[in-house]
Amino acid sequence: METLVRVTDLSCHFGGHPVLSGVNLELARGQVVGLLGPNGAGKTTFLRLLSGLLTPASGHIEVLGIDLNRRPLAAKRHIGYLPERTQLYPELRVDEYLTHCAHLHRIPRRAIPKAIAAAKARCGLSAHGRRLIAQLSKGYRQRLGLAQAIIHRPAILLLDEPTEGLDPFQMRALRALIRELAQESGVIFSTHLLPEAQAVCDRVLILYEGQVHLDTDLNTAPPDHVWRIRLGNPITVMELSAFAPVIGALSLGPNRFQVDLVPGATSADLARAILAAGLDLLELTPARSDLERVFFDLLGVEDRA
Ligand SMILES: Nc1ncnc2c1ncn2[C@@H]1O[C@H](COP(=O)(O)OP(=O)(O)OP(=O)(O)O)[C@@H](O)[C@H]1O
Repeated sequence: METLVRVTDLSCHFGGHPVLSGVNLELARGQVVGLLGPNGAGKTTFLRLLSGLLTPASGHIEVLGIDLNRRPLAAKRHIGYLPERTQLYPELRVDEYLTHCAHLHRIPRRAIPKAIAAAKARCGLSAHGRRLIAQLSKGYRQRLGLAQAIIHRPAILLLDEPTEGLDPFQMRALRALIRELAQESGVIFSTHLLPEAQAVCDRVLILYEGQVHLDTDLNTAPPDHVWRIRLGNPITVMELSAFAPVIGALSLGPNRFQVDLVPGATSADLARAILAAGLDLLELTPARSDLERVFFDLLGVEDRA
């Protein structure tokens, strides 16, 4: 698969305070990568670095093999960016604004009407070209933000919380559009919504305090030999690892473990071994079946609200 973006050991700080450190990422054509993380994790900063709006303290970003730092104009030509708060001009009409954006992207004058029509069609704005931006609802403003991001048909789309504030119907439509756009490009988008990431992404990166805590491929079936358990009584990792069906165990918090089983062993074997040892088995679930669980495990939060 063609690599569209390659990020190597990226770090950034504001006033000496580290905001991102040692971030690596490869984005392939056809891929949707979700950036998840709590408020302040560094998602927007990462997208701003990728868009060339910010310069990293160290590390490299390559866009289609072009060094973003050394040749920003050539690299940015391939990037479409929807910021968290799109700067729209309320006094302009939709077509006027998109014409302005087309000029900024240096689309040849003769190709502009076709580019605008195509971007509007994709974003469900075909009937709204004459409307004043000031009169657009939030959902339609978001569509317009997306239209400006795709008007020059970029290979890479960076979307900062694109579904924030949309109603469920608009959210669903936008998610479908993101998947459609990814057929010919690569998409990185940030979200707070774990189910959204699960629904739309091929891959998810969880950022926490400026570092990647998980980089997982959602298209890979979860292994059936790794399980998560929660017990009603204390036990050490060593004691758990000595159970017959268990190869290894990892502590995830008080009385919570990730357990690797020997080949051929099943979750029923594990449950029997736990009960035979006189322990209470409160939970037994396949590992990585639930992104939300991983997310909260990483953040050290025990139970979902
Ligand atoms: N221009 C700036 N100057 C100083 N600090 C900044 C600046 N921009 C962001 N920060 C800080 O960097 C950290 C990461 O912010 P960022 O906006 O990237 O997080 P985020 O994951 O996008 O958060 P949210 O989900 O709330 O949008 C925060 O501590 C924030 O206060």
